[in-house]
Amino acid sequence: MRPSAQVAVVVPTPAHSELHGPLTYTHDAPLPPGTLVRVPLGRRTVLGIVWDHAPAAPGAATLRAIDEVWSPLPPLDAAWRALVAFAARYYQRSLGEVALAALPPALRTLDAEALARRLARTPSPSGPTAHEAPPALTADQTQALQAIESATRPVLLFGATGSGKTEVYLQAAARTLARDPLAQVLVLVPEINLTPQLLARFQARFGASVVALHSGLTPAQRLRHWLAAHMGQARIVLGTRTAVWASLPRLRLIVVDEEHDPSYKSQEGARYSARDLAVVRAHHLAAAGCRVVLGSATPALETWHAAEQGRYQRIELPVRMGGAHWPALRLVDLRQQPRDTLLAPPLRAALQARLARGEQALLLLNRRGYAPVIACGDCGWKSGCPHCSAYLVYHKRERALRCHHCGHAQPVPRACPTCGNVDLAPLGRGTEQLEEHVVQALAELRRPDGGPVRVGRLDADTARGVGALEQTLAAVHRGELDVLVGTQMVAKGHDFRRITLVAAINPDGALYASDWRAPERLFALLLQAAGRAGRDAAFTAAQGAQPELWVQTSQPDHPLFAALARHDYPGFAAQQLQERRAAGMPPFAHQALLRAEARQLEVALAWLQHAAACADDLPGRPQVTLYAPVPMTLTRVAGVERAQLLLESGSRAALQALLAAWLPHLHALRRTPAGRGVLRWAIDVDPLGY
Ligand SMILES: Nc1ncnc2c1ncn2[C@@H]1O[C@H](COP(=O)(O)OP(=O)(O)OP(=O)(O)O)[C@@H](O)[C@H]1O
Ligand SMILES: [Zn+2]
Repeated sequence: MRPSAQVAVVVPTPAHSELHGPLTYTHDAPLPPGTLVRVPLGRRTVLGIVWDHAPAAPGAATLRAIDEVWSPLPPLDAAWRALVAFAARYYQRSLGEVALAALPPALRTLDAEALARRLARTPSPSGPTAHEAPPALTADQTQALQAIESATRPVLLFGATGSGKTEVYLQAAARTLARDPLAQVLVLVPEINLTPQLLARFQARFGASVVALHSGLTPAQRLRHWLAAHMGQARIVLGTRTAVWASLPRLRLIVVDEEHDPSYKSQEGARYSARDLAVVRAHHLAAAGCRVVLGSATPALETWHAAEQGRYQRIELPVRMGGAHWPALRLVDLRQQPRDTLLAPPLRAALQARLARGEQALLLLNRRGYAPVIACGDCGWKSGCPHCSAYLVYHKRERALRCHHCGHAQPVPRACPTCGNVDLAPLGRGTEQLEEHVVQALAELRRPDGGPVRVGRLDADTARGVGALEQTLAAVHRGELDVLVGTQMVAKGHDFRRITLVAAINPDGALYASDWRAPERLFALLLQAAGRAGRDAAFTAAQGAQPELWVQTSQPDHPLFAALARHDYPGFAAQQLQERRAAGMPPFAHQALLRAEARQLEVALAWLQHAAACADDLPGRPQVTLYAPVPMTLTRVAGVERAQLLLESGSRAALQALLAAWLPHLHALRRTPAGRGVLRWAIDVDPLGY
């Protein structure tokens, strides 16, 4: 028999198989770590990655041989493997799950021949084919750029909305590429579809050396772009959360734009934070001179705190481009208005005045649909979802009730299902209703050219059709819409030029929410929304208009609004951090959740109780607080009951030690009678909401 080498291979292991490390296979020669291979696993053949160390194998006779080696493809490098290994460890998942999920799905379906064909088709390495000349930077921007170039720590670029952060990213990228003919840059953004402008700006500046990586691509496009990055042909990768996993053998700069955005945190699988992994990735590459820039006008409090402590270096861009004014805050006290007011008279008047002058307005209401629930006035029946502990939302145009959690849809009943009353009434307001109301309220109004006011809506419902989102955004840019109504989608990163009024119709829900991050989120949302107003200083000045942010609220005395009026993020952050410190909340404590799902709530809760008991003697336990298991706020989704247990510690190391030691116990517990009926469980490290 031919002498053969033993090779450690990471294969896609299901989340709970307990197979944590690589498996051992044989091959006629050792293979470099990072090589992609196809190997037998059970009765299937799967894609695997050769890993660093050969594990001690049992009798070699039982080992199976590698089927196929993808030798034309360069191995995934040590830095990529280090990132994957870190994430698996930190987020308490198996290496195989994280590693294989980090590759483009289409790769898994290829064989060596198909791969060779693809590689033959990829173009040769391209330099940045520069087109658009960059503008001269302002003094602040120049300083920011220099600070990034000489940074030895992660940089927080704290810049007001419209202060020219993107231009700093562009020029930092240009310098990085110019310095090293092979260097690569990774730019992460929360949602690419919402900000097509950003991709366009990078493409205008860097041409074909830019590729996008996000879930909106077809599997084939995604594979092509991934290969371009891996082969070094793509010099700039612009992508969403998942792009943090891109293989970039010569990565020298990472930019995380709008770093506070919750969409950087994955809510499934490894539940990783792409923002945090970007920092880790740059840290691993520090010796090669890789830098990381986190940019925001409203940084996450974790990030702000890190900058206060000096772990991150803070750079400021305090003024808006072209001397644009910060919008003035106008509060409407909803307690002085009739119930269910959509547009209070002063807001309506301000809106009309602006539209009559040819300006644009943005109306924010963070709830899609016509009304969040319909109800019977006689017996009190409400449109509950049959599968979830949530209400069915009334969608008027579709004449349907829809659950926004499980997707259940049904026609609107003609009469109350319990008492037969035919007068069912919508309760509360959604964007569809706001749009209808605004159209009616402005029906008589004329724009300067004599035409009627045009109202558009942007939310997950109107964005569903192919290209619908882009069309609506383009219509606002071209001035073909005067009022844009929508959910938080309207507040993100758009560089609208003629908007001078932004209004939050009723953001109070966030202030009553049980989530202690709610004030942080609301402040960010309102400040970002306000940032869409008055971006074109010349236009605003010519109009003689001061941009305005209107907020209708029942709590006008909330300190959040005082800080907002001063456009004072640092003041707001200081106040929030003081509260968090007093309460021992993140970032002054570290958290993890253990979640369990079952058909019966008691089963999930009891399992969590058992889980807590088996953590008793584990390392780190004395420094970690385990709270009592509780139902999740939204307890039932799609017929499944969900519960969770919160772990908290002042020491990240203690929490990590406990979680790592706990994991095997949890796997074992699943197989005991206590685990019967548990459908799923998962650990969420650094959870964002619960
Ligand atoms: N140095 C410069 N000279 C001229 N124009 C500039 C310069 N820097 C930026 N701009 C322009 O100013 C506007 C705002 O800049 P940019 O989009 O970079 O800001 P931002 O801070 O990224 O905004 P936001 O956070 O709101 O997305 C853009 O239209 C941009 O083209
Ligand atoms: Zn439902």
